[in-house]
Formats: sequence, structure tokens, C-alpha cells
Amino acid sequence: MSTQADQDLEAGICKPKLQTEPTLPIYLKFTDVTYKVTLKGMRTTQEKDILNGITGSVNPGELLALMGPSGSGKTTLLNLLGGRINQPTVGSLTYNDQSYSKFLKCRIGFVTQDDVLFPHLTVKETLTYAALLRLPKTLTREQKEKRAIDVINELGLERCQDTIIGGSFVRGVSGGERKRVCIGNEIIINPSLLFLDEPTSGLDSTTALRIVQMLQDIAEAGKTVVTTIHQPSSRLFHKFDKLILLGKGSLLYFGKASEAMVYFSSIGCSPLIAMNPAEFLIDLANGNLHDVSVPSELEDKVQMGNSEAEIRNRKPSPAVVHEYLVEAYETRVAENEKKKLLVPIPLDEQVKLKVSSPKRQWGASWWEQYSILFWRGFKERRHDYFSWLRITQVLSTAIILGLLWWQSDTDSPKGLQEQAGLLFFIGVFWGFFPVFTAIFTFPQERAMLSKERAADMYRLSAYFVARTTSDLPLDLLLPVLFLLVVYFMAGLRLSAGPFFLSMLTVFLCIVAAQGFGLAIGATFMDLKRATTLASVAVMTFMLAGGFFVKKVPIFISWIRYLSFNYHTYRLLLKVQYEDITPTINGMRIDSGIMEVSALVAMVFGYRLLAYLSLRRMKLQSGA
Ligand SMILES: Nc1ncnc2c1ncn2[C@@H]1O[C@H](COP(=O)(O)OP(=O)(O)OP(=O)(O)O)[C@@H](O)[C@H]1O
Repeated sequence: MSTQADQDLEAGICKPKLQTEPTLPIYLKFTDVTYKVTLKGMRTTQEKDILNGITGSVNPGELLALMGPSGSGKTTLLNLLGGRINQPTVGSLTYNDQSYSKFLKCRIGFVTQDDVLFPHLTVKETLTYAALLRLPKTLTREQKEKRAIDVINELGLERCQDTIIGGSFVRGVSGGERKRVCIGNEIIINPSLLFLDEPTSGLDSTTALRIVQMLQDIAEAGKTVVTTIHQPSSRLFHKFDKLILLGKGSLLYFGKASEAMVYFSSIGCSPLIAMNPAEFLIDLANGNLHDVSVPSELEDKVQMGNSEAEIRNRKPSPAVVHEYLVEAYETRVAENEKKKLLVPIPLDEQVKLKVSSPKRQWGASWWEQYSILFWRGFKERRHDYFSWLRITQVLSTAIILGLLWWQSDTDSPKGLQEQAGLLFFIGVFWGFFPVFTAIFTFPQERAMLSKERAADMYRLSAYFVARTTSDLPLDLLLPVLFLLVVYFMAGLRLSAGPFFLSMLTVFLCIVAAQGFGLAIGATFMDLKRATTLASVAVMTFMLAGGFFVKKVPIFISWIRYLSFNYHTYRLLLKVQYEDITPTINGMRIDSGIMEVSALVAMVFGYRLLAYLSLRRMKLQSGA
């Protein structure tokens, strides 16, 4: 009897019609790959072996699965093969017999486990933006948009193309559809090599089967596909061409997936009951021989026990089984496999060399990239700006302030002093939140930054400018509303000129404070450290802002010049009172040129710092 999945597969729902455009074939070989990390303790430094001498290969048209228990090194191996971490400590890794070069990046698609997608964009928008940004310049906009539609059809996403992706707070597409969008994001550029980390985790077996069926089709279209997989069902297991089984970072099996059971039975390990092959293999890799025959070589190493059950289930310890499996593979298979890898790959020298040739054309000009990224950012974030929560926060603060300073008196010096307090608070309020919202930007988008290869200098600058300007038009709206309410209720000057100048001042303060947040976020790329520094800095800026302390010792008084609160406060005072009084609350009202210049310098200076920090991050991580 055929299941729903079979019917779906036959009906072509998940069987993509893959594109026929030529793909550069890439043969991936890896020999004796060993990877160690250095762990730094309080006093000692020690090396930890993550992978020990892994050898294998995968050819165009093949689907290689990396299997093993949790912590066995699958993700590390996948990251090494995909060029996402430094080259192996020992061993060799070649692509068409050439070593890794940065030009390979544009031929590699990498789908990570927690891939980054914008929650408020629809499936179609997500893939269209990816196509516009990443496809070569030689294609027209229409051709790129068509490519996005083709990928939607290939991946069977037609029905949900207008649904938003969704995230933790908004409902969107299903888990399986989300995974397909992530895969679509990568295959849109027609990569030669596709790497996937646990593409089926969290999915039911039918959806998982669809995904793996799709990977098989992608491989059949001439691509080289490598995926890690946790515990596949037996139907899913049979879809893999090749298999690597890892146990504690060592190779227990590499070869055709269909021959794995034969190999293990040849070394004396066969299931004693009907079992899913994947389950059997993971049990073995864990050193667990329950319901599995014990190889004759291990019979004298069985664990002794006292209880009846222990005597009946006498098995060798997991460590002994692991050692046996590693040794069996090394003595019976490894040498043979290594010899096979010495055979040159069946490609022309010229084709081979293409993997390291700088053929990549930019997906779009700087300006096009900027405008695509701007509109994408604008679409994604407009929901945040118009959320009721945000509007309520701003409006209720404005109303409370308005009530507290209700129609304040401007005729007495005391009344003016009180109003100055309100103006100071306005500067603090609009200088505080932008820092803390901007601080999250880059640490949160770190994965996106490297994913989109934003770390290429050209793309990074377009991304940076778009990311730091797409919010600005929206950033203006709520302050206008806020100031209108507060000024009206508190009886401050609401005529066009002064109100416009106050608005401009608050806007400068917001943009400078955002720059400060962006710079801290980009410099630390770590939310905890960034937030700690920001809270100390914001508090210092506020105290140095000139309202609370007026007689500041000379050796610390310079801090006020770094404070956006200080300059905002002085400017707001000037706009309100320049025609009324020369000094207010201990502050002399002057031309305001210095304050405007300081804020403008902060707007650009902090952003420049943030940009340089992102560049530095790129150089360090090699992203
Ligand atoms: N940079 C690192 N520093 C310290 N330990 C590391 C590092 N990278 C990996 N490891 C360790 O190496 C082992 C293998 O990790 P890896 O993530 O590759 O396993 P995995 O097989 O993918 O596991 P899972 O299925 O749970 O994702 C783990 O014990 C992990 O803690």
C-alpha cells in the first residue's frame, strides 16, 4: 500500500523539475582529515581531538550522508568540507584536485541548522531578493525574478509562496516549508556543491522524506551534495548514495550506503532482529551491541555481571566495541579507499582549474545592492515600527509627561527651570532606546552577514549603508507624534519654526544614539558584553548631560562633549528660549553651531567605527 508521501512523490508535488543550466562538476576528496581544537582552561591549555583521520570522497551526482551519534563530529566535518572553518590540522581536502580557494565560495551553497530568514517577508519575496542580490549581472531583473519563481516551482512551494516566513512571535510557513526555502536560498545561485546540516531535524518522517528526495534530485542534476543526518527512517536511508559513519570523531565506515550492512556483517556485527539500518548503525557507533551479534574477536572481552539479565546480555563495553570498529575499518577498508582517491578525476585540466578561477561577477552594482537591501530591510522592519506595542509605549510616555508638566508656567524662572527638566528628559528618552535597539543589529545578523557573503567588501558597504538607513524614515514618525503630544500638553512652543527645529534636534539625537549602539554591537558582536558597556556609557552620558550636575571637575568634564544627551539638551533649550532668556538652569544659550556639529560628527563617526569593526570581524573570521 502506498503512503501519502509516495503519492505525493508520484504526483510530482515534491519532485522538483531541476534546472538544466550547466553546473561546474566538482569532485570533493578528503584524506586523513584530522581536526583538533585548543581548549584554554584557567591554568592549562589542552588539545582536544574532534576528528581523527577521516577519508572519503563524493562526486557530482552523488548524495553523501554524514551519520553518527551526537557529538561524533558530523557538523565539524561538514564545516571543514564547506570551507567554513580553517583548513584541517592534518590531512588534505581537494575540490577537483585543487585546494580550497576563496573563489570556491560562490560555487558552494551551505544550509545551516538554524538558517537565518527574515520572518516578515513572504516565501516569494525571500527568494526574489536572494535572486536579485546573488545572480550575476548578465541576467536582467525579469530573468532573476523568473529564476526565483522557477525555484519556488522546483521546491513545490507554490501554495505557500505568499505566506510570510514567520518566527518565534509570528506564525508563518511550516517547518518543512521553511527548510525548503533555506535550500531554495542556496540553490538559486546554482551551486556545484551543496552542504546541509541536519536538514530534516524536527520534521515528521513524510516531510523528511520529501526533503531528502529533493536532495537526491538536486544531486541527479549534477551537483555534489553532502548532508548530516541524525536518525533517518529506513526508506530515507536508502536514498543516500554514500555514507560516512562517525563515532567519537573516528571513521567507522565510508562507502556506498547500500553496502554498509554487508560490511558490518562481514566484521561480525549483524542485527539479530529486523531493524532500521540507520538505527543499527547509530547503535554500533555508540558501542551498543544490544540485539546485535558479537564479533568472535570480542567474545572474550564481554563484560561480566552478576544479575541474570546481565549474564544473558553479556556484551563488550562501548569503548571496546568502538576500538574494534575503528581498527576493523582501518585494517580492512581504509588503505583501499585511500588508493582509490589517488586516481585522477575524469575532468579536463581546464575544467578542473575553474574551481579556483575568479570568475565571479557581482550580482548587482553597488547602487542596486543598496536599493534591494534597503527595500528588503524596510519591508521587514515596518511591522516593528507600527506595532501597537511600540505606539502604545511612545504615546503613553508622551501623555504621562504631558500630564506631569501640564500647561507649565513660562513666566517665572522656576517655571522655566521645570520646563528645562522636561526638555532634558526628552533628550534622554530618545537617546536611550535607539542605543539599545541598535546594539542588537549586527550580533543578531552575524549569520546573515556571512551567509549573504556580505563580508565581501563591496557587498558589506552596500549592506551596511542600507541597514543603517532603512530605519530612518520610520524612525522619524513616532518622535513627531511624541513631540506633538508633549509640546501641546505641556504648553511649549508649537509654532512651525521652533517645532521643526526641535524635531530636527531629536532626530539628530536618535541617529547619533543609533550610531553609538551600532558601533558597540559591531565591535563586541556579543550581546552581553555590548549591553553591559552600553548601560554604563548611557548612564554616564545622561549624568554628564548637564541637568543633574553643573559643576563638574575639570578632569572629567570633557565627557559631556561625548554625550548626545548634553548636545540635544542644549539645542532644545536654545530653540525654546533663545528669545526669552540668555541663560537657563545654569546653561548659557549660544549659537548652537557647536552642538549641531558635534551631533553630526557622532552620526557619521560612530557609524564609521561600526563599519570598520565589521570589516575587522570579516578579516578575523575569514567569512
Ligand atoms: N570549537 C570547539 N571547541 C571545543 N569543542 C568543540 C569545538 N567544536 C566542536 N567541539 C566538540 O567536538 C565534538 C563534535 O562536535 P560536532 O558539533 O561536530 O558534533 P555533531 O556530531 O555534529 O553533534 P550533533 O549531532 O549533536 O550536532 C563535540 O563534542 C563538540 O563539543
